[in-house]
Amino acid sequence: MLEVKNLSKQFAEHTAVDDISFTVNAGEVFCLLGANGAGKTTTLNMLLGFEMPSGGKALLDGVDLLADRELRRNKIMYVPENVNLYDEFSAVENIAYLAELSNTATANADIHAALKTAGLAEEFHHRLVGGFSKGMRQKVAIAFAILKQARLVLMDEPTSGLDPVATRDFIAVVQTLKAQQASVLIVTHDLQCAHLLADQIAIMSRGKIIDLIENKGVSLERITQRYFDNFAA
Ligand SMILES: Nc1ncnc2c1ncn2[C@@H]1O[C@H](COP(=O)(O)OP(=O)(O)OP(=O)(O)O)[C@@H](O)[C@H]1O
Repeated sequence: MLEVKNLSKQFAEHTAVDDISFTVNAGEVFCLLGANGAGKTTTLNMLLGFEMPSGGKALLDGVDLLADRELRRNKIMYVPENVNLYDEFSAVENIAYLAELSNTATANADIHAALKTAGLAEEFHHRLVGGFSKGMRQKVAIAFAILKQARLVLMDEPTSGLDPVATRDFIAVVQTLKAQQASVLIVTHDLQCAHLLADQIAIMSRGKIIDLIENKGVSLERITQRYFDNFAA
């Protein structure tokens, strides 16, 4: 479970993130939406340890995430908008290397199983990832999250530029992460994806969470309307 409590980030005079609090339970997906510059990436960056918060805290399963580098390295998986892999390595080799870096014990059979669970067809397991599409790279990253049993998976714009089939595959694989009891935090502009995946949808503006939608039986039309209502002139 991820608990974010009164998290803030100040850049000189500018407040990028302004006292936000939310909880992502184990096995839940939390989508963070908002206009450009709202503070979404800064929030992710603080959880990843890339930016020091000006205030507040974040706990992963009760442990202070911001103070614990090992915890971040071992228990968080970050899936950026464009997943960086070693192009001259195969999918299996990339995961073996990532596993080595984070002290995750792995057998080859486990890597294949994780790639399969993440939806990467077996014929691609030994191909060099240099020729992989965005969706395929994402599957490699998610396979690693599955393998290392990440407790928190952070994703930035995972569906931008994905075709409808790749989007469908992505949605299916996030269900696997949920089943594994990870907390999944997705920064996105994709309302449809948020509607399909999220347990909670937060709308951010000027550093604050200005609306929080419990996504149970709410229609996409209603969510879309609520999003626009928050930005009405
Ligand atoms: N390193 C930095 N130094 C100064 N200001 C910054 C820095 N990083 C972000 N900001 C500012 O903080 C605010 C929030 O930026 P952030 O990138 O978190 O927004 P965002 O919601 O992710 O936007 P987008 O949807 O465009 O990615 C913006 O006004 C941005 O200019």
